[in-house]
Amino acid sequence: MSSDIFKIISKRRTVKPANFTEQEIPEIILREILESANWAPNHGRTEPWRLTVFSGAGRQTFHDLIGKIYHQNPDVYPPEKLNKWQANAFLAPVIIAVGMKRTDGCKIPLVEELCAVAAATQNLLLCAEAHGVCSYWGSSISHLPGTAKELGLDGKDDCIIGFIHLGYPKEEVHDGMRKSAIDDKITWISE
Ligand SMILES: Cc1cc2nc3c(=O)[nH]c(=O)nc-3n(C[C@H](O)[C@H](O)[C@H](O)COP(=O)(O)O)c2cc1C
Repeated sequence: MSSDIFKIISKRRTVKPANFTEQEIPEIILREILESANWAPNHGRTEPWRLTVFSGAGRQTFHDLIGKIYHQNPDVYPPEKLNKWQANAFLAPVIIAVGMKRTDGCKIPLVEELCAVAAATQNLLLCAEAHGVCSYWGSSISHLPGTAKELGLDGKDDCIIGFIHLGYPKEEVHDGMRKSAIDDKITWISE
């Protein structure tokens, strides 16, 4: 018998913004999704996740940021990517830029800070799923120079790990697939 949390984990699928309806996400639900990020595990109580939430008319700011960073970094991605990423800004009712803020003088290894932010991101995705809200984790300009700083993350190691697009699906969401079963990725040491 599957637990409720396993059902949510296994049912969550990437749904692209082109497959979102225009339905808004009620604030009470969005607030809970955001709050879920704050309960991620983290080493040394650094709580390194930082979220910038774009919604409504604020999505124009996200659209423009994509354009600005894209043009500051010419020749990295083809123009079709720019068009697609900017279209996504208005196809999703909410976009969350997820960042990592390093605490000054932090002794926690960088990789662990990134792991904590990834855990916070998965919390967002799963909490959204529990409310019937679909998600798309897009990288787009995340790793281009200048993006993190534009979003207020100006420390040496600060970064954006991705943009979470949230929305309600137009159609029933397809089942997921994995290339191999978990048994192929486990080494058991029992004696
Ligand atoms: C760090 C990270 C970055 C991702 N970036 C992209 C992306 O830029 N474009 C994209 O189509 N999917 C992106 N994805 C989503 C994956 O394509 C998706 O999770 C994968 O296909 C598995 O499908 P599922 O999420 O439905 O299980 C990203 C996922 C992660 C974890």
